[in-house]
Amino acid sequence: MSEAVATTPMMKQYLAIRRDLPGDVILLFRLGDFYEMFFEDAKVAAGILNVSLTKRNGIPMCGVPHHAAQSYIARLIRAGKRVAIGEQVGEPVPGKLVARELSEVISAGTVTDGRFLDANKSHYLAAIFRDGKKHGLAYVDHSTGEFELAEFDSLDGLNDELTRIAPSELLYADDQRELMESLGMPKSAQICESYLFLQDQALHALTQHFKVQSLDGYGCGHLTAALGAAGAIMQYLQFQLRKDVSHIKRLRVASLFDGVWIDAASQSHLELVNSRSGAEHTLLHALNRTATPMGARKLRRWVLHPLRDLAQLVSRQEVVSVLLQDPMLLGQLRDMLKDIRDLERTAGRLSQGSGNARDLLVLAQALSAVPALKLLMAECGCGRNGADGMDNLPDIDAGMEPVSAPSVPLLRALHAQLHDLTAMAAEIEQAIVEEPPAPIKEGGIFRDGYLPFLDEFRSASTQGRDWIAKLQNDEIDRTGIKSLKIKYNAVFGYFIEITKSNLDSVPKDYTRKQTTANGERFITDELKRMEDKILGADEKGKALEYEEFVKLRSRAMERLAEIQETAEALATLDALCSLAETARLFNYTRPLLDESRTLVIRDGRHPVLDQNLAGDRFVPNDTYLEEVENRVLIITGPNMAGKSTYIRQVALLTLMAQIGSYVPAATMELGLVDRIFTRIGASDDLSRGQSTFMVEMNETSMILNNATDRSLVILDEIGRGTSTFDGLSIAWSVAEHLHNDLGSRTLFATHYHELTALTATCRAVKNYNVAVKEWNQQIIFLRKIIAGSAEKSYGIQVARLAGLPESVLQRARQILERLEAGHPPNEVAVKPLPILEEIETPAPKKPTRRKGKAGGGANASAGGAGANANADAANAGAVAGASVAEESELEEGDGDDASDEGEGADGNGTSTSRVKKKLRIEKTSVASEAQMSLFG
Ligand SMILES: Nc1ncnc2c1ncn2[C@@H]1O[C@H](COP(=O)(O)OP(=O)(O)OP(=O)(O)O)[C@@H](O)[C@H]1O
Repeated sequence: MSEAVATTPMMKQYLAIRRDLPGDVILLFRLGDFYEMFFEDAKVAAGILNVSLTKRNGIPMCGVPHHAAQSYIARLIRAGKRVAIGEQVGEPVPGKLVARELSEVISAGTVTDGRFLDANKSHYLAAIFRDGKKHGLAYVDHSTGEFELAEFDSLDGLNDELTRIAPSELLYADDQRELMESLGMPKSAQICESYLFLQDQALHALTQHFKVQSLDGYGCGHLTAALGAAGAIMQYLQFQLRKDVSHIKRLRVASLFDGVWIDAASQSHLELVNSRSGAEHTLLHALNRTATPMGARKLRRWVLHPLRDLAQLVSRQEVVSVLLQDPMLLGQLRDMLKDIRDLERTAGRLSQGSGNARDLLVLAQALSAVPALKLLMAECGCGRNGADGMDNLPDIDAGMEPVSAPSVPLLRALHAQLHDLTAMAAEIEQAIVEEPPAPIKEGGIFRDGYLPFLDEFRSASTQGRDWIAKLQNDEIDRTGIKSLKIKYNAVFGYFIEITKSNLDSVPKDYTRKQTTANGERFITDELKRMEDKILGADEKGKALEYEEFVKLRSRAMERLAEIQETAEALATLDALCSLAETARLFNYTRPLLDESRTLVIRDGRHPVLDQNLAGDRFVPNDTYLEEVENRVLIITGPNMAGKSTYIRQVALLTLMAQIGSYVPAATMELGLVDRIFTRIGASDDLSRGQSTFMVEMNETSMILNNATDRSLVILDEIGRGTSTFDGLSIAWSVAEHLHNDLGSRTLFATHYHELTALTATCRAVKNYNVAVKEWNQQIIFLRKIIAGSAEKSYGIQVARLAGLPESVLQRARQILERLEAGHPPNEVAVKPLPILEEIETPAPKKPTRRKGKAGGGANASAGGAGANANADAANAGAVAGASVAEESELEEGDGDDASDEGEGADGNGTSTSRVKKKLRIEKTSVASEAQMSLFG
């Protein structure tokens, strides 16, 4: 940087601010209507923002307009940068340098502006710290003030919790880089000086902030690793980001282990809140009918953090139950909640001094809705419109008291937590205009009549504008210049603008101030006199409004604790209403919960597929797991039959039951589980240098090391990623270990049919399979779980549905036959194969010729595509696509083209429609067989 640069007053001011900021922070420096960036900041930002990089006096610079700054800041944050704002703090005075100072540093984990935030997700700044063998984690949602910490014995535990909270910014100490590397160095990682995490330093920061002598009262005095992380967060917020932290009122030990533990891999396999196929395929989406962003965040938290405590679960179920008894009341509650905006985050912004008049109005509107909501809640469970009909309405004429509190305990507690702050809400609504502006220093906030002084300034300022308009007309008359205009800008104040062609007519008493491309700007003594009056009134009015607004905001924030409690209660009520509404819409039932080790489901449905299957009905299935005879279920069946869907369904219904939700089933009895483990599908973790098989084995090992006799374990195709014998051996011994040593309730889907032999040696292992029907080399999926093991894999039939070329399929059939006949693989490869006809099914009889064209052959030989398209729709009872098409064409066609007629009839010459009828009958009997075998 040149000396000249450093010595200009503006640059000195810039450098003074820049000097205190970490190197990776980009400083946006307000210059008039622009935010400018200089030096390295400009080079980096220009690339990210796609704005042009220029040079002035040799200094690289770029800028963005002030009015559009938010979207540019958002882009920088999304690119992983932190952004500091050097703001103008005084009004520009012509000829003087405007005062500027660092107003805030915005980072990914602390943005509070709604435009940066996903309203349905908590938005955490987290920190991790290792102290000996302990892994500490702390996280804060700066927008709401929620601040929690936890400690883990293993890196896996830490990783699971990090996956659950998904922080936007994750701090770590610069001497613990290897810790972050072992977590895969996430994009959100942010390095910090290690002294911030030091025990003494961290404790000092926290005790100072909470104004306590020790942190024992928060139950976390002994969590040294977690406190290091929490202290670092507090100092980072206060000193590096210069955030207001006054709204962070308590530190809570995260209640990690009162809940069901779901490891990171299982959270993702079960597609709880994220899915590669899109958000609409997640459990959260299936359950989420919340009306407020606070409720949506609460429900998300519940889904990721199911409960193990029976009493708590029953209390949630009771609320869902009373809401369901009175659908009209449920609808009214949800309507009321819809009118309440994000009270939690709004209060957060206001308490940090960044909230504006619009936030105050949101607060007031939410708070004024509370009394009516409470009245309605009080009626829940009193049977107003319930099963007892209208007879139970409080009879006012008969002198009965109207209901004053809800009948169920949790609802009563929420009712009590909703504070009556209507007086405060009324004060705000009386003070602030209906549509206040976003800036708080530019006036326009208060209603006329609210502040007598303000009204006086306002009328002076309005009159002033009339004077200016009159002066403009007078000057046009005096000079004869029709295009003469009186304008205003922040640098010169009011001025008269004359275009080039009229400069000759400018009177002598005009003083020239500036030349522009189109003309010149002038002032006059009279104009300056008026300006002083107008601007004086305007400025005084704005200053007064700002002062009064800050006072009003502070008065409101004196009740912050009550506002936060109210917001929390609204969020819980909203989440419960959402569960009730989903249960109502999709006919869910209340699961019976206890401490046993059974899991019995009748007619269970996959919650997501059940809602998403367009047109087709989801085929319900039963599940029977109990401790002694039916603890490990081996589930076999062809590809595409529905094995994975079924085992996931059992896990999801269990999870739903353990958040207090009703479930998509005719009945469910559940002995509560402590953990849900899943090993489903293969997901490469190449970024951490692990192969598919290694990932599979890591996940399996994690399950075997952590599952207990209260856990639910879902395994899908263990051992698939290696050679057949290795894979089978591993799958076998894993199943034995689960049965003999762990005692977990287990569902094990596999293509290794050999595993079904486990029933001979393991008493609690039972075999089930997903029923299919085979017909005419095609496969019909019945989607029904029945007792017993599958006889065949039908891999080749499924490959046909996927459209593999016919020649490849024929060759596969040949090889399969030889392998099944006991030929060693080398013989299959080298020996001449029998001609195709030898191994094909005998040619069927010709169908009876009918009118029209018999297109059966064409359809059938198209095999892949035709059948594939229809196969998806081929749920229970639907005959695989190609055969349906054949049937209609056979019936309508004239049978001219009978060359491929074999496909139109089964091997014994039975006509397709007869086969289809027969199949329908068989399907019904298979389904009832399944019922019989599961429930006797
Ligand atoms: N009960 C059901 N009712 C209706 N459709 C179902 C049902 N179960 C599964 N399906 C449908 O069948 C498709 C295949 O199911 P799924 O993936 O569970 O089969 P799979 O037996 O695990 O297959 P693979 O062994 O090839 O992994 C699902 O995507 C779904 O559309």
